[in-house]
Amino acid sequence: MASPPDTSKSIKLERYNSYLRRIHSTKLLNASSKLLFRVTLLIALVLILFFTINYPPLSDTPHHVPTHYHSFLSTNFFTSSSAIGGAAWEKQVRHSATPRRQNGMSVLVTGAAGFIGAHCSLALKKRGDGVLGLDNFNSYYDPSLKRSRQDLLVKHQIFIVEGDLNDGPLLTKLYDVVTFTHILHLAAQAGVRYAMQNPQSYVASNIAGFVNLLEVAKVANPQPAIVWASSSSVYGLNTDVPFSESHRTDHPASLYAATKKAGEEIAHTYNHIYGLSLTGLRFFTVYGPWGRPDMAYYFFTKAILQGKTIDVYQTQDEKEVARDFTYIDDVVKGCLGALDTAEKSTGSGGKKRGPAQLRTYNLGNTSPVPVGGLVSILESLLNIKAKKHVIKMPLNGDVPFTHANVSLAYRDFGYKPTTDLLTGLRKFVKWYVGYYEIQPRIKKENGVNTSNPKISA
Ligand SMILES: O=C(O)[C@H]1O[C@H](OP(=O)(O)OP(=O)(O)OC[C@H]2O[C@@H](n3ccc(=O)[nH]c3=O)[C@H](O)[C@@H]2O)[C@H](O)[C@@H](O)[C@@H]1O
Repeated sequence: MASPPDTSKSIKLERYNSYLRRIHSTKLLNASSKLLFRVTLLIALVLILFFTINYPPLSDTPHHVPTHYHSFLSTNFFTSSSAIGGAAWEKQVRHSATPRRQNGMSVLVTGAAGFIGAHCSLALKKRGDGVLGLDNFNSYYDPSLKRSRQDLLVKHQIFIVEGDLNDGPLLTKLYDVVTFTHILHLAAQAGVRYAMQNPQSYVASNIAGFVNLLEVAKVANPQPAIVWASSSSVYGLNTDVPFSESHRTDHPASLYAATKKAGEEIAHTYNHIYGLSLTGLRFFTVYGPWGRPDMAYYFFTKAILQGKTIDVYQTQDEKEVARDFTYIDDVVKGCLGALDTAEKSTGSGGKKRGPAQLRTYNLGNTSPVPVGGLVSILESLLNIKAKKHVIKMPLNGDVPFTHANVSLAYRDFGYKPTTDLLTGLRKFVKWYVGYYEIQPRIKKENGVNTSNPKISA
């Protein structure tokens, strides 16, 4: 009989093989679960990144503007330090916007760190109205000047929210915190000639930004009354003088003028459909202390002090170019007059409930001065002869002259400009030399001294 096979060896081998299989499968399991874990982690990270970029929380990001607007905004735009939406922020917003007089207004001033915006904010605050500023502090001109204006406003308890008109959620947030009775909308891309260099910035601010503001205002309950900055440039190549509100405004000479004209048409639409009370103010070359460095009176002053040549424009037929230069204090009175006589909007819940006020006014000085005259006044105030380069006006959007008829503004809110160009420029030069700490050869008899002057709003 054959001896039975020795199974003990094969059993051992089988056990060993099964042990190896178990180890192998455990390893496999470990490896695959690690892989699964890593993939899950990666997906989670990608998802977090995606949602952070596309849906940033309002409280953490003060400036979540649609990406297609980013190219129009300044680098400063992203450097605000205060977290928007927090309790401390809301307290500041409320405090700034609360009126201190009976039946006072609560006004949202856009462009509050700008020239006219800063002056109007101070004037409103001084008489007891509540003011909240909004400004994106862009770098169209030296932002440090805007910061200095902001410092001045802060001293008068006016808070400026750093944000852009195109930031819908931010505007909505402001409305959640404050019931504004009025908006004084002065934020804009200004300047006639710059429109040839950066046309998109005009569309972004003056058209898209304005529409965004109106979209938020139309659904507010109650809707605010809105007073906003149009421009004398809408008269374009108009030859009827003085310019009256009933004159043609359909032949603008610059894209800037075209966007302001578009603003007037847009205002008509929101008044017609939603019952928003809207008043457009056509400003005529506003100048004065804390002014805009991109404007001729300002950069002429700088150039004359530095002994640099200035270009003085003439028309193509060698006539003088003239402007109805308007002093800031007069314009501030006009803005406040327009706010005071603005009727309430009639809509609610985004629907019109009755006809609402729609107005347009010239705010000018009514006495045009040739650019040569402006230069002569500056020469005499600075006691320096300007190096003039008289050239034909380039085709850059400029118009040959402006001249306002202001009888409508006088009739409706007593607007009456009282500052002539010499008086206004004297105040400007006094401020300029103080602000930039310049010691020019200024004649004492011109009444200009180098002490640091205060804003005169
Ligand atoms: O009235 C208005 O609506 C407009 O007024 C100004 O525009 P503008 O009148 O052209 O003011 P400046 O740029 O300061 O020019 C004043 C005058 O100086 C002339 N100029 C300008 C620049 C220059 O190098 N040389 C020169 O002679 C211009 O042709 C103009 O007649 C503002 O810049 C606009 O934002 C505003 O909307």
